[in-house]
Amino acid sequence: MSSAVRPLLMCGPSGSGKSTLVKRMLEEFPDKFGFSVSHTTRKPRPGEQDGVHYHFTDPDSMRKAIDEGLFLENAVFTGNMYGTSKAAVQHISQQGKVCILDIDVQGVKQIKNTDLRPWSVFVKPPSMEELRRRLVNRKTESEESLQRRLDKAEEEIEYGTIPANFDVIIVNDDFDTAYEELRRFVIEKVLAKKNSNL
Ligand SMILES: Nc1ncnc2c1ncn2[C@@H]1O[C@H](COP(=O)(O)OP(=O)(O)OP(=O)(O)O)[C@@H](O)[C@H]1O
Repeated sequence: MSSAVRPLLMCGPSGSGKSTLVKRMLEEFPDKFGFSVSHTTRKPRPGEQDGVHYHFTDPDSMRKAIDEGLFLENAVFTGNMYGTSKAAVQHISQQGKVCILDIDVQGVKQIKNTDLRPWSVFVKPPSMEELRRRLVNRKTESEESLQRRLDKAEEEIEYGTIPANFDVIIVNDDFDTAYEELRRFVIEKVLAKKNSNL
């Protein structure tokens, strides 16, 4: 039964607001959604906890696990490896919840090729200038990693705004408006579908 619960992919450039939207959704619907914890080889940011925000790991262990087929998707982004393990998604589905995956474009392409049949949301920043401003204000990036994120963002926006690639595109300009759009989509599609499967 739980395998029929379709996961929800949240995709968008770094700084577009995926984490902030997901956080609000998990607060509003704690019993409906669960967040899959990704693996990464990047260093934790201040306040990030292992097993909560990410499973922090090293390149050798991660490559070994990928070779063993334990990952649904993986990607290298700004020099670090990221990936979603099958176990992380199963952990949420087994609780009868919709698993939310925060992944990049490369990951979306890989997960579309699995039998998970995910729902997909693309979060688009209002402009490149505003994206830069938000990343600067977040104070998590060096000048170099900021630039790499912005370079990557252009490519991601190009893929994300092709209508066939995502079920919905949400422009995160005013946050409350963007959240309302996401909320409407999940109530009308994601949760409705899930209920009919149960
Ligand atoms: N609509 C908005 N208006 C203004 N600021 C916003 C808005 N949405 C998010 N932010 C802020 O922009 C920054 C980036 O948001 P967030 O960390 O959620 O992005 P992200 O897409 O999850 O990034 P990453 O992929 O790097 O984790 C945060 O500091 C957040 O508070």
